[in-house]
Amino acid sequence: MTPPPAPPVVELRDAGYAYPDGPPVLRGVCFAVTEGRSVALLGRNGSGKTTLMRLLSGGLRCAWGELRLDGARVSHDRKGLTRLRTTVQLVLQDPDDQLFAASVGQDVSFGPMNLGLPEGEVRARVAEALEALDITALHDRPTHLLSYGQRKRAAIAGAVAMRPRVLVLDEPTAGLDPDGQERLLEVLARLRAAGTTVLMATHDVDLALRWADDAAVLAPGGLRTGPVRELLTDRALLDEARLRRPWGTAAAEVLRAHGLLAAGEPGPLTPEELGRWAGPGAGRTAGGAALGHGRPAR
Ligand SMILES: Nc1ncnc2c1ncn2[C@@H]1O[C@H](COP(=O)(O)OP(=O)(O)OP(=O)(O)O)[C@@H](O)[C@H]1O
Repeated sequence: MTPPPAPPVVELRDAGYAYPDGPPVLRGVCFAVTEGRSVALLGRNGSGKTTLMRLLSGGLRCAWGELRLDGARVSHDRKGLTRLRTTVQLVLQDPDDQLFAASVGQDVSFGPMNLGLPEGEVRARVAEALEALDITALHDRPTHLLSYGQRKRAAIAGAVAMRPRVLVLDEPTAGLDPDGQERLLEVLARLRAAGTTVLMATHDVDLALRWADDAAVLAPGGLRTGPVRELLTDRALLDEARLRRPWGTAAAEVLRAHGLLAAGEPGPLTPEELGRWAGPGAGRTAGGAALGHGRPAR
């Protein structure tokens, strides 16, 4: 029997928001973040990803609907917001919007100090967060001397030091070189293995497929949520949300055109899956034809 789905940590119910004097940016959004899942939030520029993440983390207050934390409606008073911020931490897209202390160590200690934690506890959390982000050596470095990638990591470390259950990252890989992106994904994998739930906004459908369990797609018709492989292979949804088709769906078409993949056989969706699909032990002949599984190609 499949276990019942875990209750959401945070949840927007029928939520919406409009900036002052502006039209509604989000309307009727129902979105639940479940413990232990990694979620990619996708949508074209201006679709409302940042707004949604600010609603989830309490930076904005729903104009319609409500935000719930562990099943209870969040009150936007000091107590309610402190509870929310120790559970959900948002890291902004531009690290310069987040870093303001003189050194990395001071910046990362800001959140825990604000919680009124004892000095030893603050120090331990800073050390833990810097280590998680692989930037222990940058503890005393002035923030204005950091590279862009280092500033991104320092900003994430500041959120990690709050030991949130849910880390919300606004385009964390944007502006990083390929190596920087890979290293950041490794950091996120470690945080996830340690039990942190991660929601990441990204424009990169291939990264979403590699990294996420679930996707949330902001399309003109509303927010669609579901398993990442299901949503990001839904051509109608990709077109509606004006998202690029994943690398793997184009690759599968080439494989089918060459008779290497049967019509009904799902193709590999990521380069890693292609390696496994075609590699030794995959049950394929040197010519690539499937042996014993899937329908014969054309
Ligand atoms: N502070 C603000 N005041 C007024 N309008 C805003 C403000 N911030 C965002 N908006 C508007 O709200 C809409 C959604 O913006 P938002 O930043 O949430 O989108 P996004 O999906 O994160 O975009 P991007 O991919 O470009 O980062 C846009 O039309 C934007 O112009």
